[in-house]
Parts: sequence; C-alpha cells; structure tokens
Amino acid sequence: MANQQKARRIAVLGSRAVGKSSLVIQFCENHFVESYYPTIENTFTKTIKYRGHEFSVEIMDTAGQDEFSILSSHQATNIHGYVLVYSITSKSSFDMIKIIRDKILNYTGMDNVPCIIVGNKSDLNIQRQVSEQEGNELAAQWHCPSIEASAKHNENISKVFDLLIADIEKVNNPPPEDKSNCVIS
Ligand SMILES: Nc1nc2c(ncn2[C@@H]2O[C@H](COP(=O)(O)OP(=O)(O)OP(=O)(O)O)[C@@H](O)[C@H]2O)c(=O)[nH]1
Repeated sequence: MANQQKARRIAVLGSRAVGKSSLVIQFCENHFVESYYPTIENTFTKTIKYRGHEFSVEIMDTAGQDEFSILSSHQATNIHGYVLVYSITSKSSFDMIKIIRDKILNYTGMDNVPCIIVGNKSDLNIQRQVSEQEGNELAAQWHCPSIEASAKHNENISKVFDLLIADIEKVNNPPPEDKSNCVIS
C-alpha cells in the first residue's frame, strides 16, 4: 500500500505576469520561458515523493486574476491546495493574493485552506517592492508556509511544491492528538 500513488490537485493563482506559468513549467519541464504568453488554463502532472509516499499531482496553471475576475468552480473546488503567487517587484500583486484567498474561502465556505505564499522573481531584488518579512507575516496570519523563489534561476521551485504537499498532508493526515494531558475523572 505504501507505494500506491495518492492523487492531489493543486491550483496556481495570482495576478497577471507574476510568473505562474514559468514556475509550473520550470517545475514540470525544467526550463524557463523568457517570453510572456498570457495563460488561459493549462494542467500539468508530476509525481512528487514526500515522506516515502508518491503523490501524483495535477497542477492547474490559471489565467492571471484581478479584483473583478471570478473564480470558476473547478479552480476553487476539488482542489487540495493552492499556490498563491505574487512578484516581489509588485506590491499590487501581493495585495491581490489576499483578495484571491478571500474569494477561495468564500467559495468553499472554509475558514482556512492548505496553501503556500510564493514571492516569485527573487532574482529581481533591485526592483523589490515587497519585503520577505511582509510575506512571512502574512503566512503567520494564514498559518501556512511562505517562500521566495525564482522561476528564472530555478531557485526554491521544487521546495514550493514540497512545502505545499506537507501542508496538504497536515490537513488530510493530522498527527495523532496528544492525549498525555487528559485527565480521566
Ligand atoms: N526575472 C524573472 N522573470 C520572470 C520570472 N518568472 C517569470 N518571469 C517573467 O515574467 C513574465 C510573465 O511570466 P509568466 O510565467 O507568463 O506569468 P503568469 O503569471 O503565468 O502570467 P498570466 O498567464 O498572464 O497570468 C515572463 O516574461 C517571464 O519570463 C522570474 O523568476 N524572474
């Protein structure tokens, strides 16, 4: 049973041109696309190993969101975890992931969902508009991991998906409750 693959669905969301497709293509196909082609929607699959288990992961690369776009049902439901991407060079893209997460929570009716905050384009430090601390503070508020990455330089890209799978598994297989403090009267 240990070798049986578990299927997981991940959606990658964020503003336009923050590097969602670049990040997914770097992860699944190991190359960087310099040119910019706006995405409508694309799905990729990849096997990820996490703690001795193999996960068959379907990654949905979505069109860039703005405050007026509406999540489609398949972007918000039947998804195990979300990669919320902003660019460290764009404060508005950072603000957009807060709007997107609110839309996901509204849509799913959940208080929290497994996700990871990704500050992409970390190679463009000179154009930085969002500090690493701002990303970390938001992650602390949402109880999720955050990471800065560069799809261009393939920095921290596979870590994004490892951390998200870990966050998803925390929800699906929570550690056993510590009953040591139970008092039976
Ligand atoms: N310097 C740098 N450029 C990047 C990086 N990631 C993506 N880009 C560039 O940013 C532009 C947009 O990248 P995409 O991956 O198409 O962005 P997207 O978020 O998928 O865009 P939409 O499909 O419109 O939502 C492209 O020109 C990429 O080459 C990165 O890590 N560093």
